[in-house]
Amino acid sequence: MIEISRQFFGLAMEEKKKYAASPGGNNGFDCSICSIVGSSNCRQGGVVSVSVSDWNEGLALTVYPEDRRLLQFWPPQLRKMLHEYTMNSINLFEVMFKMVLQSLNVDEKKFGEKYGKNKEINARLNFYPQCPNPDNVLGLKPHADFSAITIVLQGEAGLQVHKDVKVEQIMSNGIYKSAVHRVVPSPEKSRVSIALFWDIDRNCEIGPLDELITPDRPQLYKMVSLKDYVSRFFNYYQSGQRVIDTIRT
Ligand SMILES: O=C(O)CCC(=O)C(=O)O
Ligand SMILES: [Fe+2]
Repeated sequence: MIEISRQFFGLAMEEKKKYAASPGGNNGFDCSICSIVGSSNCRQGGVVSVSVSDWNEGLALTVYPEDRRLLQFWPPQLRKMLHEYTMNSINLFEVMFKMVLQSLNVDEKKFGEKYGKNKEINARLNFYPQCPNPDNVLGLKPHADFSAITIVLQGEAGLQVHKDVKVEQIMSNGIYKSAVHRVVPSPEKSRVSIALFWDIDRNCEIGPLDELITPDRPQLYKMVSLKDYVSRFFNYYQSGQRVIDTIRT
């Protein structure tokens, strides 16, 4: 999977742009790096003072359920492998999620009835070219994903995780923490990673589960529409703030 992704990112930019995401779209190729290269060129060892853009190219794809795939964004050489990788991840996601619910003493059935419909897996293939002068730029700025669970396959080291666990902080009323993480580019070599995000139904309102609000642990977060939360997530990401801080009670 890493190798085949590396091949894709190794293609000429015109080729990759055939899969470009449309503005506001959540599937397709994007290139934050394109706005850096040219002005202050990290590749040539110049000082990059732009902290807004990431040293990153990415290909975002909804991979599950199959009928939500937008195949026009799927490079043909990736299709078979990404399909297999996705299908093999489902069981792991389910087991991990089950363990989380069990650890919280939450009734799996009740949870499934409320939030289990329209689950989605979204993939993001990341590419961080070699960056001779990485001091002023990050591969990805510090952020916490909005997925319930993320699985990251990394070809090379470079991911730095700030906090402990990686799961939905809001629904667990703060018991689980969404790990803040960032990616540091390497001056020696490029890096590829594949993130799979297990997302619950975007049409849901989410908030701390009733059974996790107690006198000892009062409600920490307000109820929010997940769709609204996700759309604000990206603006906050650019400014380095955390959207979760805006929904504290
Ligand atoms: O490249 C990585 O290791 C992490 C990627 C990541 O954090 C993301 O795509 O949200
Ligand atoms: Fe992330």
